[in-house]
Parts: sequence; structure tokens; C-alpha cells
Amino acid sequence: MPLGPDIIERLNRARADLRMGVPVVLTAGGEAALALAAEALDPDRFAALRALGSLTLAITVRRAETLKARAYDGDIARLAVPDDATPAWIAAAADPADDLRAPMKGPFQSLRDGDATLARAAISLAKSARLLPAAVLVPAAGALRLAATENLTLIDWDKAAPELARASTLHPVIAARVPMVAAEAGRLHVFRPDDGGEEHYAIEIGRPPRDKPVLARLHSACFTGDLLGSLKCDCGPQLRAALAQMGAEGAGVLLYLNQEGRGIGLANKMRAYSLQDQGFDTVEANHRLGFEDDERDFRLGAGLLKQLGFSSVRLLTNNPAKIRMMEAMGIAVAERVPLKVGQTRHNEGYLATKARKSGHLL
Ligand SMILES: Nc1nc2c(ncn2[C@@H]2O[C@H](COP(=O)(O)OP(=O)(O)OP(=O)(O)O)[C@@H](O)[C@H]2O)c(=O)[nH]1
Ligand SMILES: [Zn+2]
Repeated sequence: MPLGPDIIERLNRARADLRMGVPVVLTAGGEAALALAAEALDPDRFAALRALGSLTLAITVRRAETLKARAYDGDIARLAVPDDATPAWIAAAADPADDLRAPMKGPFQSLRDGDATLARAAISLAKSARLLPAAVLVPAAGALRLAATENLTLIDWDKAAPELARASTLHPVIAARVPMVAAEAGRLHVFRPDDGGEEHYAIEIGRPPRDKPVLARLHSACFTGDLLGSLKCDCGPQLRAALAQMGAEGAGVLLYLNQEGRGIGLANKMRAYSLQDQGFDTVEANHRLGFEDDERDFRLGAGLLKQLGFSSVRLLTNNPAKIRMMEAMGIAVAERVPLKVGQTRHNEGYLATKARKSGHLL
């Protein structure tokens, strides 16, 4: 094996670069561009990028709808960055925080010529770095040379795209006994993906037989609900009720998936909460930020269950999408076990929106 980073390792470097505000060089189909995450744009780097050529801001079609900008590239839009635009212009276009207080004035010039592959690539990378889904690009003939002279991470998107699209491979790291209030016979398994992403956990209660449907819960991380006891959602009570039911039955498996905020990360979830304080519901808030309703990858859960030796579950959930995904990934759902706990006056609206817009079962 060569000593240098392979494409998966480079992707991970690119995420770290984008989070720090360092540009990366993207290539696809013979084209090359420098790309920077919109939310991490520093004024000096902005000026340095400007000197290379005209800038494009890539945003998702969701954000374009809010800005009333035309989108000619299907799921994304490429906006020409005006010559007199400042970093504040980029920030306002990418981040809905001030949409209501100081709405951005168009008209925006959306690009329709040329290929959108690199713009789409930059948005995918920003999302996978848990940043706002918006990126500044400058197509530069000398981008490859800059990658070498400026020591920038170079990503061949033709090779990287299939890697980002596939379900990450998770490796078991360690498992150890954790006696819990809900069940003394608890065991925590830690799994690590090969792409440098988040670790995920499986909490096994008792020793469930592998040849029978296991009582299972796919729980997505919710720092506010799980740890702080937030009343805005039902995650904390669901987590504890699932463990309690497994403890009472003496067997079960709870997958704790580190997909905070339905896969957008805690910072973006707090941006969504701030929009909810301005009157938007949970789905509208995600859309204004440029995300889909739910950005989680439920393939992870099915992969973990298979690794643990389970092929059939009694799934604790109210979310039909989780059931569909389990079945599609070859895990039989023998039964759906409803999980109705934690309703408060603060989360009535949130739960009603999930039922109305995301198909959750009441
Ligand atoms: N983006 C966003 N995420 C939220 C919000 N409220 C809660 N979450 C996240 O939503 C996820 C809730 O996960 P789950 O309870 O596993 O999923 P669910 O889709 O409600 O399905 P079931 O609970 O199984 O019925 C967690 O990752 C929370 O952090 C919100 O307003 N916006
Ligand atoms: Zn929650």
C-alpha cells in the first residue's frame, strides 16, 4: 500500500480543511476549481480567491427557493457573486439567520451554462463536514498547480463521489460491560467507520438470541434531548423508555447513531432552533438552511445490526421511513413497537409537524 493518503483519507482531510476555512481543489471531467465553505470564509482568503477569477456561490435548491433565486441545476443553484460583493454578502446568502430582519435583495444571477458537478461536489463536502450547505467556487485554470504550490488538498471527484455515496464500513473497536439503571446486563460496543467520520455505538441488553426478532431501537443522537433534558423534542424520554423496555424484557439492542440533528450536526440544529424561534416549523427550518427534512443515513443501523448477527427486529419507532430502510437493507421488521413518550407543551407542535409532514405515526 502506498504511504500517501487514499481517496477516502483525502476526503477526510478536505472536510477538515473546509471547516478551518482552507480552500480545497476539486477536479472532475477535466475541470478544476478551488472551493471554500461559505460559512468559514475569511476576508483575506476571500480577497485571495477574488484575485484568481470570478466567484460562484453554490447553494442547494432549498436555499435558492427561500432566496427566490433561479435554480438551473436541479438540486442545486450556482449564483454569480457580484463584483462588489463582500464576505457579508456570502454569509447572508448562505445563512438564513437574518432572513427576516434584513432580507437579501435580489435579483440573483443564476448560472445555467457549464457543468455543475464541481459545485455539487463542494456542497456535498460541506454537508459531510456538518457545515451549512453552501460553497464559494472559483474555476481556475491553474488550480492543479496551486494545489501543489499552496499545499491544498486535491480531490478527484470522479473517484470521490462513489466513496461518499456508499454506506461507510464500520469496524468493531471494543465492547465492555456497562451496568445501567435500566438493565444491569448492559454491554456497549463501539464501532468506527473507515472514513474518519463519527463513531457509532450499540448497547446490547442481556444476550438476545440471534435467530429470533430482537427488540431494537435506532436512536439518533440528540445532545439537547438525551443529555440536557430539553423539552423541545421527545428524544430523551424515548431513549430511556427504549432501554427500560429492553431491561424489562431482559433483551434488546439500542443503536446510538451519532447523527445529531437528523444528520446536520449540532451547530446547524441550533441554527434550525433559532429559526423555529422566529416561527418556522422543524421542516421549514431545515429547508431554509438548505437541507432536506432528514439528512440521516439509516443504512448505518442496518449494517450494525447485521454485524452483531441480527437479521430480524421488533423495531421501537413511530417513523415509517426507518421501517422501510431496514427492510430495504435486508433486516426483516417482524413488528413495529410504538414508542410514545415525552410529550410536553413545548414539543406538541414539533410532534404534530413530524406526523403531518414526515409521515410519523401517531
Ligand atoms: N434538524 C433538526 N433535528 C432535530 C430537531 N429536533 C430533533 N432533532 C433531531 O432528530 C433526531 C430524532 O431522532 P429519532 O427520535 O431517532 O427519530 P424519529 O425520526 O423521530 O423516529 P422515531 O423516534 O423512531 O419515531 C435526533 O437526531 C435529534 O437531534 C429539529 O428541530 N431539527
Ligand atoms: Zn431530540
